[in-house]
Amino acid sequence: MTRYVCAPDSFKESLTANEAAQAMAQGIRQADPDAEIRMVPMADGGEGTAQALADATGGTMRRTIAHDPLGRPIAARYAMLGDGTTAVVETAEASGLALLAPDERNPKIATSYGTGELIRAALDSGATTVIVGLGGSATNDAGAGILKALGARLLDADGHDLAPGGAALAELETIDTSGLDERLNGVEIIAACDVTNPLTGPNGASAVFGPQKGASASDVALLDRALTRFAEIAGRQLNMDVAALPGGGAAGGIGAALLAFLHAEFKPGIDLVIDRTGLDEAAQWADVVFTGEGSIDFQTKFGKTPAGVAAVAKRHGKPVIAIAGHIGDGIGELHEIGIDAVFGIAPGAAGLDELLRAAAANVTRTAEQVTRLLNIAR
Ligand SMILES: O=C(O)[C@H](O)CO
Repeated sequence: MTRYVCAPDSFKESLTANEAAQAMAQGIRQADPDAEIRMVPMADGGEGTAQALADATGGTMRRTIAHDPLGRPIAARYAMLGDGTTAVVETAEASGLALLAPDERNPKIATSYGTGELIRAALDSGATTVIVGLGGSATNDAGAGILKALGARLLDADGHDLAPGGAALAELETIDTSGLDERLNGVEIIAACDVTNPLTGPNGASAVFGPQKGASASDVALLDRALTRFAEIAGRQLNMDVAALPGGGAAGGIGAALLAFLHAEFKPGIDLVIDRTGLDEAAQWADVVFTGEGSIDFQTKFGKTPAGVAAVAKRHGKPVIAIAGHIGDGIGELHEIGIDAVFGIAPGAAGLDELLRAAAANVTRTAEQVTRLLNIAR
């Protein structure tokens, strides 16, 4: 009897990680009815992390009203994990780029307030650990919106509250944390990070991620100056070098606010998910490990889910097969990091809509064919 682990990430816009794992498992069973299969839905800290961790731990997704980057009310979700004390909030959920139409993107005014509201909702639910998945944000406000939603005040020289958004931070004079939610003192905050960029400078949040959020070259310069001001004021108050914190530039500087004011612990997202899903134990048990993601290319090796899954599987000497919605350039480089073979699911030339609609069936068919091949080789 062969043991399989199915540990994919979500396939963006078509399958959650759990649905992708189910589709893989179904294909494996069609080729090997006696297969023993464990499903370990995965994520790398970015979008889908809350859902994947909820699925993996028997937790639930909860819904609340929060505000999007432009201050409009939206229904937003966070996860309460199976332990009943750990919540997972994603910055993409209420402060994400995907919430804005292309012509609405404006990091000078976009606020991370909604992510702070989700953290507050997690505290209201009794969470004592809050994992914040950083990435995919529309904001460049150094987490000022989050701090405000949690009770802090960001004031100008006249003692007036700053307007929302990154640009207003140029006027920052004081960060008044006296009203910060007291429950935060007893809560562990973990920042699941997708990048290690600092808050400011040529590798900082504004220069590297500002343009994708709609910042022009002059906006980038203005935003970098504004975040430098935030780092000066926060650094003076807290007696630390806020500008240089690795990961401080994640999610438009939300990383810096979490590290400096909420004493967050930083973890690469994929490592955090591996820890919480029991992947290591499952990989040790398995004979073959399947992973996958909507799109796989050479960049997958930089901390994306299939790379993390392969690293764990290889610690136990297990073969790793990746299934992808789309295969980009340079997948040869993935063999060096332990992904033994990569298979695309597209059955032939088809429009993106059609491929997204048929993703589950295509994953199942591909997993079945791969398993048939494994059966021959065995
Ligand atoms: O949200 C962002 O700014 C990028 O994903 C980097 O964290």
